[in-house]
Amino acid sequence: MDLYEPLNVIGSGSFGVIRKVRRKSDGKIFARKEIDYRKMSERERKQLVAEVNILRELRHPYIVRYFERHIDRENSMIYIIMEYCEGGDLAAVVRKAKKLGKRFSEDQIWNLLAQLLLALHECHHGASGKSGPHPPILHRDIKPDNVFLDSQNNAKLGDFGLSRLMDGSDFARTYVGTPFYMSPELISESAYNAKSDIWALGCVVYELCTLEPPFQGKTQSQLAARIQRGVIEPLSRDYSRELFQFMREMLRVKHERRPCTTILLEHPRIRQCLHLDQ
Ligand SMILES: CNC(=O)c1c(C)[nH]c(/C=C2\C(=O)Nc3ccc(Cl)cc32)c1C
Repeated sequence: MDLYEPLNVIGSGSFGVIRKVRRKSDGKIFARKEIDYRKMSERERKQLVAEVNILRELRHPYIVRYFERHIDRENSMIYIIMEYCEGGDLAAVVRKAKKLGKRFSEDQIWNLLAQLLLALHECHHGASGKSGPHPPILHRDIKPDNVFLDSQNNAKLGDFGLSRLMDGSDFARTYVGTPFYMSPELISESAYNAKSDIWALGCVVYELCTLEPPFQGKTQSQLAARIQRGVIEPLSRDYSRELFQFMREMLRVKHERRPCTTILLEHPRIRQCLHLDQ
């Protein structure tokens, strides 16, 4: 463990705090998730093992990179070394924009959306896993708090603490994510599926446009009712009809009618952001 010099705590993730650390051999900066597994239930320990096994598989420019883990049995700590994202989390950027009365530009939103769709495509249809193709991975907790930004403001999907490997061993049934981004199928207690991640990403896009989640309520049942109705306010004239329509598709109440990442990645504006047609 003394390979890294601990610096300041920068945030909290599933199961533990996130600390900025410096690798002593070359001075490179990383983020280290620090978990005291004494406090964890058996189920949580299994979920943590699942998270690390999923993270190890994923190699993608728009997914927070996992490097290594250390177990400090003497202190019952697990340390997960990951990519440092200098721009922090998107939830903090949204809060700051709101405070300053600033808005994301349409181009910024399309770029973040394109990058996160590619990241989600890798999870759902992964071909470039570390050891080749991997079973579909559902993130299950996509929200601005779990999207990070690097020094060039590229999006990095992170914190797979609630994710599930869809290898048939444990079909994702329970939902433990953030209610704002909960999809209609989860409210009606159907199984979580890849389209539920699409719904959550659609909610993130709406929040980038308005700085508020699309569905809110004074009570859980009011929030649930609004999600199941799926009615969203039109965007301000700052944003194009094209962006609104694209987001509307991601927020279709019936998950069977919601497009998958493959379809969404065919959109000309998305392809332009990813320089796919040059
Ligand atoms: C105030 N904190 C920050 O600005 C901040 C910074 C500079 N980085 C982060 C977070 C992460 C970071 O930099 N790398 C990460 C890898 C995994 C997870 Cl779950 C989180 C991170 C945060 C929350």
